[in-house]
Amino acid sequence: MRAPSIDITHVPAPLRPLMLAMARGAAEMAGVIRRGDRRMAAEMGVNSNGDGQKRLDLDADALFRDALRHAGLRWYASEELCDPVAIQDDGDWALAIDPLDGSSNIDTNVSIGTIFAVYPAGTDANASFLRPARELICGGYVIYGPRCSMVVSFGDGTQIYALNPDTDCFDLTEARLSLPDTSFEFAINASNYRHWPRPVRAYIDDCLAGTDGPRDKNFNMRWIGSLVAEAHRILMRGGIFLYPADDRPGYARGRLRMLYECAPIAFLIEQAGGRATDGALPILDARVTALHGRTPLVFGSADKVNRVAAYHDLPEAEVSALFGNRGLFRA
Ligand SMILES: O=P(O)(O)OC[C@H]1O[C@](O)(COP(=O)(O)O)[C@@H](O)[C@@H]1O
Ligand SMILES: [Mg+2]
Ligand SMILES: [Mg+2]
Repeated sequence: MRAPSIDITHVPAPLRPLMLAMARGAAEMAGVIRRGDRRMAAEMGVNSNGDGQKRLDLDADALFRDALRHAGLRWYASEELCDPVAIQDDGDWALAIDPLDGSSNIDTNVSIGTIFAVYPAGTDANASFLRPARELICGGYVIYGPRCSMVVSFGDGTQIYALNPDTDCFDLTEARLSLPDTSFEFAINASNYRHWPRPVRAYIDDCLAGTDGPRDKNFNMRWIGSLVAEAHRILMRGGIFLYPADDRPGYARGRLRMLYECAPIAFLIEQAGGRATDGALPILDARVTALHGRTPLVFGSADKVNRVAAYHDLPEAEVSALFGNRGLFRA
């Protein structure tokens, strides 16, 4: 079999070495996951975010760092590493990566993934990463599901590639994806309901009320626990995802990290015609002041994300009043 590769026809020339290296790493990861060694889910310690690390989190980080050694990277920043790592002194790019997204699903054979964002390298690591998210030039993820796919954008639409098991090449299957707005599915970890801010509770209450409530239609709920899998479902058939801030200790800015989770997903969603906000403001207009900084995340079909923002725009007293007058929000 040939070395793993990707169809580079739609990849901007300066980013081709990087994308070929990402494709090699992703194909190798797909093989590791397919082989399914039970030790993949072994607990290994805690990362700088305080999240538990599984063996596959660490192996994925080492695998991608190695695959990207000669790909023109100046800086490599990973969820699993406290600080960015210098790779090539003359590299042009800074890459932020969540090497393994959905760690809690490793042992359940549910889809997991890799998420990444590329910025032009700045004068140092901070200048490279702590900047407005909209300055990224490439955002993408790999989903290790029943099919292995890579979804990527270079700022001119969202593309999908599928890993061909016969050639080990990521073939282009969709050059310009358009996010449908027909779904009535929402995704949120409802076990945290009592901790959510009022606007989020009001939005979900109205979805749950279905045809008996102000929305006057029934909704369906999905929660996989892998951000890549939720993003992929929403890109394929629409809907909305919410991971809000909540009042649990450590969740004042939600759970998901800006650089290597929220920004690349927001980029892919916007490039497919959807919207991504922190509940109110676009994710891509924000910047974090620390490498592992978090942000609340709401993304999906534009009309649904706009509706969440409308709930956030209301003063607290008016959100409360809505509980008695939901007709205001009838679609
Ligand atoms: O367990 P919770 O609070 O529902 O959080 C689930 C979220 O956490 C994550 O697993 C965080 O990502 P990691 O697995 O990379 O830490 C997301 O994929 C997922 O959306
Ligand atoms: Mg993650
Ligand atoms: Mg991770």
